[in-house]
Amino acid sequence: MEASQAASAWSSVNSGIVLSLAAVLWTVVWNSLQSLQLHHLVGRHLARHARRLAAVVDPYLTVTVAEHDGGRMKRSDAYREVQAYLHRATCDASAGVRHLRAEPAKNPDAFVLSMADREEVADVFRGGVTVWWLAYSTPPREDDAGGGFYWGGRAARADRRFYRLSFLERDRDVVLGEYLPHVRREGRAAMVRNRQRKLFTNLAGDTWGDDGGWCESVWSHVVFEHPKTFDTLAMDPARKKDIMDDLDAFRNGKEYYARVGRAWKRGYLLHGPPGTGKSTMIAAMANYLDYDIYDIELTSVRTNTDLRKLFIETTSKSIIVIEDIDCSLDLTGKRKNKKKKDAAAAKNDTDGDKKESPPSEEEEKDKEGSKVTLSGVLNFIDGLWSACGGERIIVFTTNHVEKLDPALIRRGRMDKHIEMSYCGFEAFKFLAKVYLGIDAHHLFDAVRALLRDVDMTPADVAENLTPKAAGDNADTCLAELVKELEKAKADKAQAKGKAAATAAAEEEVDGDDDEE
Ligand SMILES: Nc1ncnc2c1ncn2[C@@H]1O[C@H](COP(=O)(O)OP(=O)(O)OP(=O)(O)O)[C@@H](O)[C@H]1O
Ligand SMILES: [Mg+2]
Repeated sequence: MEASQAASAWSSVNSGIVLSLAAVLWTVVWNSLQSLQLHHLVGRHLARHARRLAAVVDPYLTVTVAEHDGGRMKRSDAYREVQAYLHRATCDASAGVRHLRAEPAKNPDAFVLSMADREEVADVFRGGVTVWWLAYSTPPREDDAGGGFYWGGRAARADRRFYRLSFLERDRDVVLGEYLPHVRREGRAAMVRNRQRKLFTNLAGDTWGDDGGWCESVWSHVVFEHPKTFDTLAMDPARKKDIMDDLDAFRNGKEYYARVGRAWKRGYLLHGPPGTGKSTMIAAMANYLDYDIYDIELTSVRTNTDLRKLFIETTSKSIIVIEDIDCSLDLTGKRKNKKKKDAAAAKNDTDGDKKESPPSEEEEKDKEGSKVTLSGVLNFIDGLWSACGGERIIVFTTNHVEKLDPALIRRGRMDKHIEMSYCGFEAFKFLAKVYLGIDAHHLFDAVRALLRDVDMTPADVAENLTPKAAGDNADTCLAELVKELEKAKADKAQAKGKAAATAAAEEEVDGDDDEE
């Protein structure tokens, strides 16, 4: 044992001496060639053989995977996949990783662990091919800091992170041809296993990625946990099935969209009065498809470019939502901030005769930044950029479909228009089944007749069908609903009578004026 250690120490000293001698010799030869003006010729010749030379001295090849490849527009999928792939090896005691990065995980008590910088882990593929992964980072380049391109900002100022894969020259074909695709496949599978559905909003922030990585994003998110599914959404069953079939066709339509040469995306326009279940429908869609939701608050988006940026940072398998599109976008091309305006109007009302206060700094800033235009939104939906990524659903909701510009909602942009209406008899029957567990009752006919005359939202019907006291059952709940509907019908008749009386009175006054 000792003899072999001594021999290996001696051989490393020897090779050190040989390398130093070679370096000195090389300098002497190179200087002589330069003085004879022959260095260009020899240099070209040497460059051709440099690779082979390197393989003799250092028989390793490397592949580097950068966190942001190309521009800084998007985190590289390959990097995230490698990170997810290496997660198990990193936590394995036998891998010998001594420095780990700990980041918050799904489970509030746990951490997601990954390799710290300069840590290396070995991996064996097919029992014979050994490779080594090294994690490292470099400071941001100076030209990044100014924000180059429009991406700029904090993402550009963050360290540039990499994984470097090293392997023996003789394993080149296996590593490049089989191992690397295997890493990506396994990494993707790990990401899907760990995936939590998310609800994103366009408030810029630093956020933890699926893989536990710290990513800087124009979106911030919370875990999406909405209980509404199509099973509990009250709607005419035939219409519901139609929507579910449409979603299925979209989800399975990758080849179809490629064949007909269209981007793999679909637009839905949900319109109808308040409280008829538009937002609820979006939650049901996301639960059904198992997609993330990106909820865009258009009034906080400053420019068309920012809108595009938001779009690029969305991932596939997602639903991008713009609620109340008619309120967020002035169709002449300017935006207005409905909520702020409402609040301001309410304030003015309560202030009564107080003088109007000068606009606040925030309002001024908002005015300056109000540059999202209709054409920006149209581009967002079906411009060239909208095709990147694929498998996205875009949903607009509105209470006033008639106010929307036809260009915005034409087929191809909003492919499917879904009207969410007041509760009809079919939706009522569905609610009765879900809430009371009944398919028929002698009061059903009365409800059917009343629902024809009265507009009641599914939310209100559901509220009436909910048992509230210990003795409540199907009879009492339905009786309660009938009572409410009759009351609503009487109120409606009274309002109509009043309106007719006012109109008649006005006509009479007009008539008197004419006579005079
Ligand atoms: N069809 C329905 N089935 C079951 N519950 C419903 C249905 N429609 C509405 N609700 C319930 O009514 C409430 C309001 O619904 P929701 O927020 O989806 O309405 P909306 O159409 O988005 O209204 P708005 O136009 O004001 O945004 C929710 O709590 C939801 O659970
Ligand atoms: Mg809503």
